[in-house]
Amino acid sequence: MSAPFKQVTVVGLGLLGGSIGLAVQAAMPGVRVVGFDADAEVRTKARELGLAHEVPEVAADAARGSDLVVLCVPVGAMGQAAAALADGLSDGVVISDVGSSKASVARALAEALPGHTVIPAHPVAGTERSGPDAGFASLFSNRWCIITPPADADTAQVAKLVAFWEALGARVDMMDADHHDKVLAVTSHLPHLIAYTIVGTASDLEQVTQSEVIKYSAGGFRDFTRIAASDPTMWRDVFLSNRDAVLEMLQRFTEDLTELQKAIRKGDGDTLFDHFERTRAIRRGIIEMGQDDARPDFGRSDHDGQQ
Ligand SMILES: NC(=O)C1=CN([C@@H]2O[C@H](COP(=O)(O)OP(=O)(O)OC[C@H]3O[C@@H](n4cnc5c(N)ncnc54)[C@H](O)[C@@H]3O)[C@@H](O)[C@H]2O)C=CC1
Ligand SMILES: O=C(O)C(=O)Cc1ccc(O)cc1
Repeated sequence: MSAPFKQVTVVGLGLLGGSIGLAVQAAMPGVRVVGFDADAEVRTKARELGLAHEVPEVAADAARGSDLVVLCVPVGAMGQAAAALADGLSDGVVISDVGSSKASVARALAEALPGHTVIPAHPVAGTERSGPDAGFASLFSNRWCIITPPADADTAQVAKLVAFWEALGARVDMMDADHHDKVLAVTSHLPHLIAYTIVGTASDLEQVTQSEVIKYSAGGFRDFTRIAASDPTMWRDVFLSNRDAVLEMLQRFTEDLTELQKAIRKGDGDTLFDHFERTRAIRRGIIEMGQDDARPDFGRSDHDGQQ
């Protein structure tokens, strides 16, 4: 099958952009990859690492001749990054992105590039690492990519974007942006907020010295520290851009936490047991569906990334 796009521009050459650059080169050898990053040091590193065939110095030059542009910058920078490409964009180019929230990004891209085809997407695949060294070609393999086409999207262009993500190994789902933002608020954004909170709480406790936090972090806390090491700029932008959905889910979470708090206080073991049994079944269901962790060093050996 021929590749859905001939030339792909990737803007933002960190974990996501670098991984797309490597994955396209691995999966679609005839496709040219052009990269750009606002940070000159990242551009230099990206050239050294071969994240793209070419990394021009000017954003608009990176867009010239491409039939797909994928924006891989923090969600708060999407509009600005897109506007910088305007002078170089070809007619008929598809503008997409990988942002972790979708409704506000869709609005920012449509505003920055009026008259262009914008089809937002979110590969639900990543790690706590960031920057050009963090990328690896197998990041999207067997992971979901959620595409959120606007209601009036050209179905042929949407089909090409689906084929693009499938060629990178992803499984594609489609939904509207608001639904995406609600689902991801509970499955991704809230867990990150909880991790950021608990790691901060532990280190703030006077009696828990820094060394005790490190020494006893082999348990569940260690998993939270991995998530809480995620990029501060990226996550600040996610919470600000998906504010309403995150606040709604946070409200529900707080109510459920209060229920468990009450059960502990009252010595209500049945409530605790029933809850934990239900959550264990959820974890087992995830593993049965083959959706356990695809990050490097988590059960995979066919990757070239590092933790
Ligand atoms: N980190 C993760 O696990 C995942 C992240 N995402 C989304 O992917 C996007 C990128 O995240 P990462 O790759 O993790 O971030 P990153 O921090 O590794 O890379 C972002 C890059 O964008 C560049 N950049 C910032 N503003 C720019 C601009 N105006 N023009 C050009 N380049 C600019 C930065 O210099 C940086 O190199 C974010 O929107 C994030 O929400 C989506 C799925 C997973
Ligand atoms: O590293 C992890 O556990 C993640 O959850 C990665 C991740 C971060 C942000 C996304 O939008 C999607 C995936």
